[in-house]
Amino acid sequence: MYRRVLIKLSGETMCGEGSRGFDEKSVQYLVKQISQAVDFGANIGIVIGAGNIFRGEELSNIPYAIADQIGMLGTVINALYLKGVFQKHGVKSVVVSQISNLPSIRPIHYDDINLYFDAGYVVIFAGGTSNPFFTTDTAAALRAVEMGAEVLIKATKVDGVYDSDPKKNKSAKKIERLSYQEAIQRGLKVMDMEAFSICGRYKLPIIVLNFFEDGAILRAIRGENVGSIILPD
Ligand SMILES: Nc1ncnc2c1ncn2[C@@H]1O[C@H](COP(=O)(O)OP(=O)(O)OP(=O)(O)O)[C@@H](O)[C@H]1O
Ligand SMILES: O=c1ccn([C@@H]2O[C@H](COP(=O)(O)O)[C@@H](O)[C@H]2O)c(=O)[nH]1
Repeated sequence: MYRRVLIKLSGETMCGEGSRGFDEKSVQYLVKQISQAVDFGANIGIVIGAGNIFRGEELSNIPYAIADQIGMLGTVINALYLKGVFQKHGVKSVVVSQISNLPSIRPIHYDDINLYFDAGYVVIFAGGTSNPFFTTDTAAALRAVEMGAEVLIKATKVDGVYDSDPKKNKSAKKIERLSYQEAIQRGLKVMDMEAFSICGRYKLPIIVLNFFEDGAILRAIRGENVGSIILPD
């Protein structure tokens, strides 16, 4: 089992695959998945993307750096929304970020993160890496290392790592176990290469699983075989 876990959630977990914005049923399901992990007793950190709101690459009429800042603000919106629904359902959480000092957001302080976990709070990291030209996969890898996670779970729209994108290639084959090096060399785009590289450097296992499979996150935290796992050689 894993006691301290960083969960990277796709922005689309807020609205359902291929949709935009927020959908009540999807958010209820999300709260259920995270509550299961919290009730199990694991320390949970979350990085959420912003694909349900905005991705920088969608705006080609303004400079990338500016479009990406808009994208990072999208992750702040999702983090606050998540905190709101957690609060409504009795799940204690705190939003931390270096890019926003709104009344419900705290700065990131390493010492405080341990205190939040000790007090049973879910820690939601908002604002990506704080830098344009990256994505929340890279932010998830950085925050996972910073919070001392034992595993990074990428909860996404596919049930693992394949030899090519399974959404585009129906005959793609699942790879249940692979190394960071293999993921990078084969250019497997389920996650950013930067994220693979950071996790590889700090020997942090990555589990890629299907968020829409009920209970998959909990099973992975318990140490059951779910999705695909990326490990050192
Ligand atoms: N080799 C591969 N194995 C598995 N999935 C792959 C592979 N190559 C590409 N993909 C695609 O990567 C997607 C997951 O990454 P993507 O960045 O689109 O989503 P996300 O990070 O979960 O969402 P968000 O952008 O909201 O953070 C999958 O839905 C899948 O279609
Ligand atoms: O470190 C970061 C993280 C994100 N961005 C921008 O935000 C959007 C949304 O993040 P996703 O991971 O794609 O869900 C992303 O497309 C970037 O535009 C960033 O600039 N830096």
